[in-house]
Amino acid sequence: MTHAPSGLRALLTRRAAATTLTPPAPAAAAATLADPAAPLLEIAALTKSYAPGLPPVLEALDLRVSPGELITLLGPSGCGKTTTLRLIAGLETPDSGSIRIAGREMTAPPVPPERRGVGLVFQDYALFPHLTVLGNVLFGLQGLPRAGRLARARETLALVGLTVFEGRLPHQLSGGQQQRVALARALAPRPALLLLDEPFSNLDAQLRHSTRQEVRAILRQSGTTAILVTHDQEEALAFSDRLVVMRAGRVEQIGPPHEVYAHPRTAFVANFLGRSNLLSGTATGLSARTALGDLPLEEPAQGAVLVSVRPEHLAFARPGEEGTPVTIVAREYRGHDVTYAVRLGGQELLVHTSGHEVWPEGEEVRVRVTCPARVVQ
Ligand SMILES: Nc1ncnc2c1ncn2[C@@H]1O[C@H](COP(=O)(O)OP(=O)(O)OP(=O)(O)O)[C@@H](O)[C@H]1O
Repeated sequence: MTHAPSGLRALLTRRAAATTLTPPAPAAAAATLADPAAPLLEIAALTKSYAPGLPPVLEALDLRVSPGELITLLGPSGCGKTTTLRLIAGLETPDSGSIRIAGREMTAPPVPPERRGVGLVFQDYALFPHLTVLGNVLFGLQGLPRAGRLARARETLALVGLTVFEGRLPHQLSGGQQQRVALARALAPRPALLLLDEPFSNLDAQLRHSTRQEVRAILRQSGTTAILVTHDQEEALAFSDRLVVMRAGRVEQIGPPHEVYAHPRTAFVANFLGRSNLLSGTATGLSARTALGDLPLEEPAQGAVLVSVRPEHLAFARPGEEGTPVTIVAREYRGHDVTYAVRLGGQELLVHTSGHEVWPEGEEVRVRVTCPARVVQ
């Protein structure tokens, strides 16, 4: 520990490591205990711009996170995901709005990062290379009485399954193991809230998948409330209890992954979370006339509409089934499934089918819709 850099704040500013700030103040913890149904994090009308005259990168953001929830912020590059985390952590100051963690207001007067009870894990988990695994985890516990530190560090290493590696140096571990050390360091002080900024993006595809599952299980087991930032839609769908789709500093849609995927409210969400065919049409109640024929609608609508049809909700019609004639113009075969691009008039649509029946490019086929379509804004 003697060679460790001096302040946690410097460490955070460099984004050089995962770390955890001190546990929440007793008053905050008491607020959570008194009312377990109260949100652990409550953000209201949060607005932030980095320079006067420039449009805000976050605009009137509202978010409530319940204790133990795993939330994902998902959105295109530059939509304000990291800024949101940095504001929650106290590494940036909002222009207006409020942030309450465990019932305690963080913005007015501003509570410093190390007193917010927030843990952070970044994508560049860069552990202190000269410290052992145990030393790295102990580093996150500097605020605790000396006597309890070792026991707490070992307990947390056991939680992330790294007890046998406690004497190793970071370079003697795989990327996934290093990220678990970073997680242990952030979790060891038992933060009220853990913030994870693209923590899996430095890992290769297979390790990324297994580490994500492990981290999720660890967070569940420890009952940790966490917010994950990613622009990987599969990660967002697999990881979170609720996901927040962000666009240009605003929340576009929020809900459990399966609900947001199945019921996108806007064309943006339909296309950002998964792929979608967007068709214009005219609705009359529970049906809309489109280039694909009369489509059943999930909910009644009237007049000009835009409908979303997922590629997996289109299928090739078999003999005797009705369908709209299209031409296959491209094919992406992936073994267990296939995505076709088909031309319908001037528009290209995507059709997703299982991989056991493969059609050639140029083939004239007919497509039918297998699920009610969704009207989007
Ligand atoms: N310190 C800063 N000074 C000025 N502008 C900034 C600063 N940090 C971020 N921005 C700008 O704010 C906007 C939001 O950035 P932010 O990093 O929050 O987006 P993001 O959604 O996390 O993006 P990514 O997925 O690429 O990490 C971007 O336009 C970015 O260029």
